[in-house]
Amino acid sequence: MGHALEVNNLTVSYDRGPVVRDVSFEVDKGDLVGIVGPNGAGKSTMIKAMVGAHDPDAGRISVLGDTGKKATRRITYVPQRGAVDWDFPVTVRDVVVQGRYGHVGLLGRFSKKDRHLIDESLEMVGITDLQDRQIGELSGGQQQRVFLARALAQKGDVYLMDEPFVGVDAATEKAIVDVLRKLRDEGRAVMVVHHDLSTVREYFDKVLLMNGDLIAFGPTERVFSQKLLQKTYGGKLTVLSQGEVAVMAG
Ligand SMILES: Nc1ncnc2c1ncn2[C@@H]1O[C@H](COP(=O)(O)OP(=O)(O)OP(=O)(O)O)[C@@H](O)[C@H]1O
Repeated sequence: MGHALEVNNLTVSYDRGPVVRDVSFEVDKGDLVGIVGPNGAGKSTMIKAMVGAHDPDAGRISVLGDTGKKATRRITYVPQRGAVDWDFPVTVRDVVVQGRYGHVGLLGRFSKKDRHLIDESLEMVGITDLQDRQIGELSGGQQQRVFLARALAQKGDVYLMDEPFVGVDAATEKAIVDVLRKLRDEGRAVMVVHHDLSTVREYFDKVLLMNGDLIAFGPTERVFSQKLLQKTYGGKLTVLSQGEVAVMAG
């Protein structure tokens, strides 16, 4: 059946040339992977190509042996919160329900199982009480939880999340980590764009370092090293203490 996700020789460009260059890697079921690299490294672009939102110049993506649109459909994409129009007039529950659309039967009706999954997903991220609210009336952290509930309800084989931890408080951050671990423990393949280097070791089993090119991919303890981070971030990296690292401006 193949790997959960296989990316082969992926190159993606905008007008000014390639921003993702010849990237290849394989992710297996139960992998929780952090995608790490500087601003402009092509992380979002790579994800967009993987979910069919931007055509690559070259390369192949397969999910459990499927390629093309069939592969894309098996991927659950959680975009950056800022990339979405939150003024759209829908309720929290509506958004989570959308996660089940791909699963509705021939008559277009939700089964008891679907409704149960929707309830369970809302509960898991602690927004049951908010389910009838308009999404535009939520705080940033609450909006991020709505995305996660929808992703949970969707039950995809592969999850790609673009910076889910941006602008959330400690409680929401913990809720997100719990969701990531639940998905991993259910045997799904999860990749997360992540900027906070101080939590990479704690959150991710594997790390993909990129800066246009793929710098390294593999188990966190091997890949999340000062040497490879230096290669990824160039001179902008400073080691603080005991392997703790920070990226300095400029
Ligand atoms: N729609 C676009 N048209 C042209 N160039 C783009 C477009 N989107 C992104 N780029 C360029 O492609 C490069 C990669 O951008 P991308 O958003 O993929 O990086 P990223 O690693 O996700 O960055 P960040 O960490 O800042 O979110 C950047 O140089 C960016 O300016």
